[in-house]
Amino acid sequence: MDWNQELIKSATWLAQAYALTLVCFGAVMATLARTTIWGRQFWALSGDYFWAGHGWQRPWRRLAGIALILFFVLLAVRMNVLFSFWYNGFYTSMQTLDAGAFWFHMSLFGLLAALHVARALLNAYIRSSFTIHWRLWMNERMVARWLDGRAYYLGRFAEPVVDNPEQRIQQDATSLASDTLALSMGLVGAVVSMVEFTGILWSLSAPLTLAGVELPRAMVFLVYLYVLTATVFAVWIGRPLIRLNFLNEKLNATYRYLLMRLREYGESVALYRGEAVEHRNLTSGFAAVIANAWATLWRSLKFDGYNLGISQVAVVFPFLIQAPRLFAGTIKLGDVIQTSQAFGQVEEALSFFRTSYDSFASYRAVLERLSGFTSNVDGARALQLPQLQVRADALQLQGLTVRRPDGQVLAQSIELSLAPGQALLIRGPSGSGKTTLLRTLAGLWPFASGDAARPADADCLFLSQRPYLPLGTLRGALAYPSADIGDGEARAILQQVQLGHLGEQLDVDQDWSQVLSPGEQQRLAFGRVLANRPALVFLDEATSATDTGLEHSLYSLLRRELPQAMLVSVGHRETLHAFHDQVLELARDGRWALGSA
Ligand SMILES: Nc1ncnc2c1ncn2[C@@H]1O[C@H](COP(=O)(O)OP(=O)(O)OP(=O)(O)O)[C@@H](O)[C@H]1O
Repeated sequence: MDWNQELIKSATWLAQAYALTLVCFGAVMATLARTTIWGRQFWALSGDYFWAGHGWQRPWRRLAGIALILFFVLLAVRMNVLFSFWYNGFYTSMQTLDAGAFWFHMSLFGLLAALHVARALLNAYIRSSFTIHWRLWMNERMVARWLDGRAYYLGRFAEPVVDNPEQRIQQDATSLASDTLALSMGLVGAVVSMVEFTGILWSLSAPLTLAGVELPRAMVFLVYLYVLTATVFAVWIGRPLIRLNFLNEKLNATYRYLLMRLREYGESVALYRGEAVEHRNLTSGFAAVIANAWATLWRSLKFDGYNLGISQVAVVFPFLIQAPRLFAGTIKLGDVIQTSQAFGQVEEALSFFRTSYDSFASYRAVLERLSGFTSNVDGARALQLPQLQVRADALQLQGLTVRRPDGQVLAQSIELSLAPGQALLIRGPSGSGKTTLLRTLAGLWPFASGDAARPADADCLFLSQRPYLPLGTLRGALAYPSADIGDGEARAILQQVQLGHLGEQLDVDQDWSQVLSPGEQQRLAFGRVLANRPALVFLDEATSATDTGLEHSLYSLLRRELPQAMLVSVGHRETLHAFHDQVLELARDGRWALGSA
């Protein structure tokens, strides 16, 4: 090799190979995205990241990012080629005792090594920052779609049912970005490397006579035959890993969820002394994880053992074939070393398909889970929810029928109307559908038909038996769902709902649901009504944890502060009648009766 010409030669090679690679990469990706199931899944999930918009609106910077990463892949291959020639020259200089050539190669190594380090660091930076941006996009898109149309709630009624959506958002979206890059760029590197080093091997290869038959360029044919045969068996041995990887993610997520529940319901478990049951559940959840881990271990041992064996044989293979020519003096030591390197590169490149089988299996599992997630979100959006008309000054139900998911009617054709300042109390035996009727009016129950009109979402507030307190400050919990509330107003409201002693802790950040008693939480929820001043308030057993005296003062407060608000309460106590104008009695068989309180 003429090292003086090498800079220009390498630049020319890079330019030609890069142009060809860009075209082929685009064509292969487009074909895969159209013709394979997983390619289509990928495109549906992330195609917009690269190809949204038209003309100049396309995200060119992202495409340029991919192009830059591709360039670095080619640069890495070219560096390997240069190193293989360097080794050839270096070993030959030693064999021929040529000190001048030896020192030339030594200084050349300094240059090549510096280039190699700079390339590796830049490559790592570009790839990682590309992955971070991609991940950011994926996360934003998934979270927005999950929240939009209330898919995080309605998803439970939609097909396909998916487990652990949080794992899909947090973990799988990350894997999608990094695995796609690793696999696609690995593939490009493998193909280019295979072509380049096959060329080198070709020039170093001589015919070989096997059982009287002469094989021209034996080395090239043997390496291909060797790796292709090995790949067929590797795919066969590695196939069960696809399912095992899928199960691994699923079982671990389920186990994590069991642990999270124990933490969340710690007090109830502690009061029941339910540790033994919890322990049993956790043990059986973890046993499934471990059983799968063993199955994966055995299968991986077979798979890795096979791959390692194949790679080890490949170490000595080129020496065995070239040794007779070295001893005959036809080739130099440098040629043998370069042959071994080129053989190793071709073998490694060809083996990419064999060794990546495992990663590809996990990748498909990730695509499966993410596609399941988006299908569930789409299913949730497609659910037929009852039509809720917006009317600022009334609640009106006309022929509203509410059913259970199995079709059983809970309330048949309800007709009622409520004007500003009026209040309705819903009563009925347990399981008769009181809460479900409220869910329907919140637009959260797909198993209902008929018409309902009520103020807009932002003017309605739902108080449930167990109020939801977001993580963060007490101020945030009081203002919820509004973002904030002023100091003076917050303290005044806390006084009104008899939580004045918490006035000093407005900005204390902690899990307030674990600190406040259920009764205090319910009072805080009443405070929310005063803070948000809705036109319509739904109260689902919202005072169940308070005594009748406190219930009386909370309802009186509501009537006094929000005289124009409409109230719809679910409750069992007779004392509630005093605060309501109408009573809706639900029976278990779908019948209902409306009377005055
Ligand atoms: N997500 C669900 N999937 C299946 N069935 C449900 C679901 N939610 C509610 N149901 C069923 O719908 C019926 C009505 O439930 P709902 O919670 O509305 O009763 P309720 O009158 O509020 O009872 P309670 O007074 O005990 O709170 C019950 O039989 C319940 O099992």
